[in-house]
Amino acid sequence: MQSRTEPGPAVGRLRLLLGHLKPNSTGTGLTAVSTSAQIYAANPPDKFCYTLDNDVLSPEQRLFYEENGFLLVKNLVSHEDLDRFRKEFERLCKKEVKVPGLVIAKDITVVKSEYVAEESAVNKIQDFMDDEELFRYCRLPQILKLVACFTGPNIMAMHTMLINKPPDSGKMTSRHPLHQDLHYFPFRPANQIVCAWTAMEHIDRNNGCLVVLPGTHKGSLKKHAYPAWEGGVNKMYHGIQDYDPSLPRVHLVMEKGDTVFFHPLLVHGSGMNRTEGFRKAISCHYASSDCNYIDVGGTSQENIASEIKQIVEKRYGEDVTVSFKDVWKFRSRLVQGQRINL
Ligand SMILES: CCCCCCCCCCCCCC(=O)SCCNC(=O)CCNC(=O)[C@H](O)C(C)(C)COP(=O)(O)OP(=O)(O)OC[C@H]1O[C@@H](n2cnc3c(N)ncnc32)[C@H](O)[C@@H]1OP(=O)(O)O
Ligand SMILES: Nc1ncnc2c1ncn2[C@@H]1O[C@H](COP(=O)(O)OP(=O)(O)OP(=O)(O)O)[C@@H](O)[C@H]1O
Ligand SMILES: O=C(O)CCC(=O)C(=O)O
Ligand SMILES: [Fe+2]
Ligand SMILES: [Mg+2]
Repeated sequence: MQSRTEPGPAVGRLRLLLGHLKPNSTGTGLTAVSTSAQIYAANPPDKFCYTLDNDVLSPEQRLFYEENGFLLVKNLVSHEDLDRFRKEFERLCKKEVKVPGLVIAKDITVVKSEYVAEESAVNKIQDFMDDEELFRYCRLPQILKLVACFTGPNIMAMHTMLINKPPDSGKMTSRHPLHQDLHYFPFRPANQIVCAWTAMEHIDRNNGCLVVLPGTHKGSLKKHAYPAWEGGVNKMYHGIQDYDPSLPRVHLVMEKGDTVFFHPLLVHGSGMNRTEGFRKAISCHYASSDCNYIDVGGTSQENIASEIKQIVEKRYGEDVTVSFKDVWKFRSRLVQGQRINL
C-alpha cells in the first residue's frame, strides 16, 4: 500500500511513469508505452479525487496527476500560435496597442533603477482577458479539452499572465519563491481549479524553469509571506515560509509548446534567469464556474487580500471600494459552457 503523503514514493512513481511515456506522433500528448493494466497493477489508486471520469486523459496521465499534482504534455501549442502571442506581447510593450485592465508589471530591480528600454523592463503582463489575440491562448481547444478533465465542462478563465522572466540583475529578484497559487484565490473547491502554463521557448535551469514539489497538492494551503531576500522581492511574490527543504524538487525542463497543467495547491516556484534572454511563458488559471467564492477573513489569505485591495485603491482611487471577490468577478471570463457561480 503506497502512502499518499510521502514524497519519496511519489517521486519514484514519477520516474517510473515518465519512463513509460513518450511523445506521440501527432504531437498532441503522451502515449503509453506499457499497458495501463500493468501500471494500475503496480500502483493501485485509492480513489480518483483530482481528475474527472472521461476518456481524454490516458490512465497513466490520470494516475500521474492524482499522485503528483501536475501533468506535462509535450508539444501541445503550435509554434505559430506562440509566435503570434510573442508579437502581441511586443506590441503591448511598445504601447502600439492599449488594452483596458491589462497590467504591465516590471521587475523590482528595474522599478528601482534608471530608465530601461520598454520590453526589457517588463516582468510580466497580467490580465490579458480583454486582449483578443492573447486570450486565444485560453480558448485553444486542445488546452480546454484537458482542462475539462479537472474542472468539468463549465470553464472560467480566472487569471491570465504572460511571464517574461528577465535576465537576473545580480540581485536574484528574477526568482519566484515557492508558493501555492491557491493563496491568491478566494474560490473553492481547489480540485476544480487548474493552471495551464506553456513554455514559449526552451526552458531549463539556466533561464529559470518551473520547480515543483510533487505530491504537495495533497496537503493544505500554507501561510505565505514575502521571503527575506536581501536583493528585494517583487510585489505579490509571496512564498511559503516554512516549507520542508528536504522535500524532493523536480525541475521541469520544457520545449517550446510543452504545457504543464498543475493543481493550485502544488508547491512551485522558479529559479533565477542566468541568461541574457527573457524567458517567456504564457499561462491561464481555470476554474469550474460551479466553484463558489469564499470569505478569506480570518484565514492565512488575509494578507494577500488586503494587499490587492490597496493596489486597487491606489489605481482607481480610494473611494472605489471593491472586495477581493469583486476583483476576481471583474477579471474572470467564461471560456466554455455556462457561467454559474463565479
Ligand atoms: C485590478 C487589479 C487587481 C490585481 C489582482 C491580482 C491578483 C493576483 C493573483 C496572482 C495569482 C497567481 C500567482 C502570482 O501571479 S504571484 C505574483 C503575482 N504578482 C504579480 O503578478 C505582480 C503584478 N504586478 C502588478 O500588479 C503591478 O505591476 C504592481 C502592483 C506591482 C505595480 O503597479 P504598476 O505597474 O501600476 O506600478 P506603478 O508604476 O503605478 O507603481 C506603483 C507602486 O508599485 C511599485 N512597484 C512597481 N513594480 C513593483 C514590483 N515589481 N515590486 C515591488 N513594487 C513595485 C512602484 O515602485 C510604486 O511604488 P511607490 O513608488 O508608489 O511606493
Ligand atoms: N529561501 C527561499 N525561500 C523560498 N523559495 C526559495 C528559496 N530559495 C530558493 N527558492 C525557490 O525554490 C525553488 C527551487 O530552487 P532550486 O535551488 O532547487 O532551483 P533553482 O533555483 O530553480 O535552480 P538552480 O539552483 O539551478 O538555479 C525556486 O523556485 C526558487 O525560487
Ligand atoms: O513563470 C514562472 O516563473 C512562475 C510564475 C508563477 O508561478 C506565478 O506567477 O504564480
Ligand atoms: Fe504560481
Ligand atoms: Mg537555486
